[in-house]
This record gives sequence, structure tokens and C-alpha cells, in this order.
Amino acid sequence: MIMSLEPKGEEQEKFRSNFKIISSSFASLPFKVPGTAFHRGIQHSKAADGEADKDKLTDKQMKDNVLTLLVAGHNTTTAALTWLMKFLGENPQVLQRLREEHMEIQAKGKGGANLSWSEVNNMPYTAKVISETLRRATILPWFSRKAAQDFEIDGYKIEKGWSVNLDVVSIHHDPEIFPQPEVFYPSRFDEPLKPFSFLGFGSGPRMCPGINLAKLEISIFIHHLACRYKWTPLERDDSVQPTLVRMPKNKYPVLVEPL
Ligand code: HEM
Repeated sequence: MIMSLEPKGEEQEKFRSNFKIISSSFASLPFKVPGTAFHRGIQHSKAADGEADKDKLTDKQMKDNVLTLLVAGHNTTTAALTWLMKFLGENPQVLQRLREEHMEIQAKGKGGANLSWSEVNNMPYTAKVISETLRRATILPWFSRKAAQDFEIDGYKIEKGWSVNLDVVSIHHDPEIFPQPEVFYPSRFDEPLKPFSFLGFGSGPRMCPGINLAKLEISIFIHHLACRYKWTPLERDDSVQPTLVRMPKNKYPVLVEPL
């Protein structure tokens, strides 16, 4: 996408280099201290600003919008695909069932390389695999809301205006809602869940606006992965990178081969 942006040349190079820095700051701890990746990200997002114009979206607004979408959509989707390959690699029965769904789509298809819109929207097991990946990995481990009024919860008093951080990893691993929470089991999404217990894309008016794009990208990736490739992990390491966007610490290197 960045490759095709106009204008070409120096301005595009500047944009691309700012994007790289801002995107890596998104996965860093939010310490606004000079020398940190987070601080560099803020400086470079200021550098990506343009001139104001009353009648239309300004360059600054356009760049802000594009950057927001790219930054918020880039590392999150990358992390989701990485976790997906790890969980599928560790759960061969799930991979087998997923592969059957996709082989069937391929067999019924018209032989073209591209999936149709109705095919992408008719992948019931894939949809559950995506949800289970996002539950188990919990790509964004926390996000916050501002209290609109004073309230009390479990004996704790919260005042209007306070920032309340949700510990989504704990919600996604609550054994009362998700029995055997460490197990990767997509069929747990067969039944409707208790409201607000699955927050892979958040919830409410600030829910992730990229949800449908992300699901589409991941479904297409799964289709080609399941129909054409097998892979073997090159390292065993279950640790998680302690950044805002959770990734396997070793980025899960694999050897990929044709099926
Ligand atoms: C698997 C991929 C993705 C995951 C797991 C993910 C997850 C999330 C979560 C949990 C939030 C916070 C929602 C809340 O506060 O309730 C969020 C916000 C957001 N996401 Fe995503 N996201 C993904 C992909 C994308 C994509 C592809 C885009 C755009 C192209 C995007 C754009 C945004 C934006 C702009 C926000 C901020 C919304 C706001 O504060 O109003 N995300 N995302």
C-alpha cells in the first residue's frame, strides 16, 4: 500500500521512514522519555504533519488517517497471523479440520486463484479459529475507558473521569467463561458467549473499526496456507514479547514447504 502512494520520490520516502518508526513505537512500552521507541514515534508522527486547509481534508488530516489505519492495522494483523500459525502448528486436529473446510471450498470453486465474496463469508470453522486465536493470544492485552460517572465495583470506588484499564488477558483466560482456558479449542465459540467476555476487537462505540478488514485478510491468508503449505517450527519458545501488541518473543520462525 505504501509502495503505491503518490507522490513518489522524496516525500514518499519521508512518509515511509516516518511510518516505520511510528509503527515500531506502537509495539513499544508507552514511556514518553527521549531515547525510547515510543518517544521517537510521537516525534515522527508530528513530522508527518502537513499544511492546514479550510475546505477539504488537510494533508495533515489525510496523513493522520492513513497513519492511524496503517499503524493500528499493521502490527495487530501481523501478530494475529504469527499466533495463528503457532496455534495451528501445535494443534494438528484443528489444522486438519480447518484444512478440510478450505479444501472443500477449493474443490467446489471455479478453479481460479481468487476467493469469491460469498466463499469468504462462508467459512464457519475458520471464523471460530480466528476468534480462538485472538482469545488465546489476546493481541491487545489492555485498553482503557474513561469513567462517565462515579460507580462502585466489587467494593472498589471509581470516580467520574478516571481512566479504567481492562485486563483483557485475564478476561480471556477466566475458566468460568472459557473452561480449560490454555487449550486452543475453536469449538468453544459454537455457543454464544456471555456479553463482553470476548474482546479480541474490543467492544462498544470504540470497537476496532478494522475488524472486517482484519477478518478478511486473515481468512484469505488461512485459505492459501491451509490448501498449499505445511510448516515446521524452527525453535521452541513459549515466551511472549512484553509490548502493547503481544507477539511470540522469537517471532515463531518456521520452515515452510509445499503440501
Ligand atoms: C487482527 C487484527 C486486529 C486486532 C486484534 C485489533 C484489535 C483492536 C482492539 C482490541 C482495539 C481496541 C478496541 C476498544 O477499545 O474497544 C482496536 C482499536 C482500533 N483498531 Fe484494531 N485490530 C486489528 C486490526 C485493525 C485494522 C486492520 C485496522 C485498520 C485498518 C485497525 C484500526 C483500529 C483503530 C483505528 C482503532 C482505534 C479505534 C478507536 O479508538 O476508536 N485495527 N483494535
